[in-house]
Amino acid sequence: MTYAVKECFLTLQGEGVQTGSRAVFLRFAGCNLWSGRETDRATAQCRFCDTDFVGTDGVNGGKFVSAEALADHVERLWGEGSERRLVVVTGGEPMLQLDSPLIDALHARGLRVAVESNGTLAATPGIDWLCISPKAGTEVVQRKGDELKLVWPQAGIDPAALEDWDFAHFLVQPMDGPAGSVEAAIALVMRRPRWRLSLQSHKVVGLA
Ligand SMILES: C[S@@+](CC[C@H](N)C(=O)[O-])C[C@H]1O[C@@H](n2cnc3c(N)ncnc32)[C@H](O)[C@@H]1O
Ligand SMILES: Nc1nc2[nH]cc(C(=O)O)c2c(=O)[nH]1
Ligand code: SF4
Ligand SMILES: [Mg+2]
Repeated sequence: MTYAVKECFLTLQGEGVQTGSRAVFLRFAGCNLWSGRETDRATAQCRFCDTDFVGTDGVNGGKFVSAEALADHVERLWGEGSERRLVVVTGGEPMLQLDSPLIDALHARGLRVAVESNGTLAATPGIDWLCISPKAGTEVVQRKGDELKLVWPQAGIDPAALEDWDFAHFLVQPMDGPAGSVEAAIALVMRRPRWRLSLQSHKVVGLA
């Protein structure tokens, strides 16, 4: 399998329960809910994306011809030290490319594998931390994982209907862009205490 990687970099996880953790981000190119072209945004299934995932031209991006080569690349970016090695696999939609050989190759290098997915594709077995972020109007098949991260507000999603999905943590994250998202997210937590606020802390402190 050849992997198309938009970018890969060492930073802190900015979102969710693992916020603040040192992590290599592995951002795959491509998504099944948007082409990534601005001219298509208004007609896409997911219209609020904050990410450029088109092509392989980002920092440490490229085409990787094998799982071993890509896992070596991730390990190099982590650097020295075997403690608490973490890779966050995202995109684009990572489940278009994250397969068992790559998970095995990352595990063989001592990395825990976290994933950020839209949940429309079944997650590959072996992931250590699975974050699913549902998008209105899509069929979420992956209803089990570690954290459910709802970007809010989203017309067409009823948070109450998500609460019986099999997740350990229910997070609401203000949609970056529209005015009033933070207030709307706080109001949701106040109304439904199952949910906790997730802020995109990397944007606050100026990390990638
Ligand atoms: C760029 S997506 C890539 C992973 C996957 N495609 C997904 O949507 O979960 C990474 C995370 O950013 C969230 N996100 C995207 N655009 C956002 C925005 N404008 N405001 C807040 N979170 C956003 C997504 O919901 C997801 O949790
Ligand atoms: N620092 C940082 N944390 C993140 N957590 C999820 C991200 C993503 O784009 O998937 C992200 C990201 O892009 N940067
Ligand atoms: S599903 Fe994820 S990567 Fe795809 S357009 Fe939406 S937020 Fe962006
Ligand atoms: Mg991001």
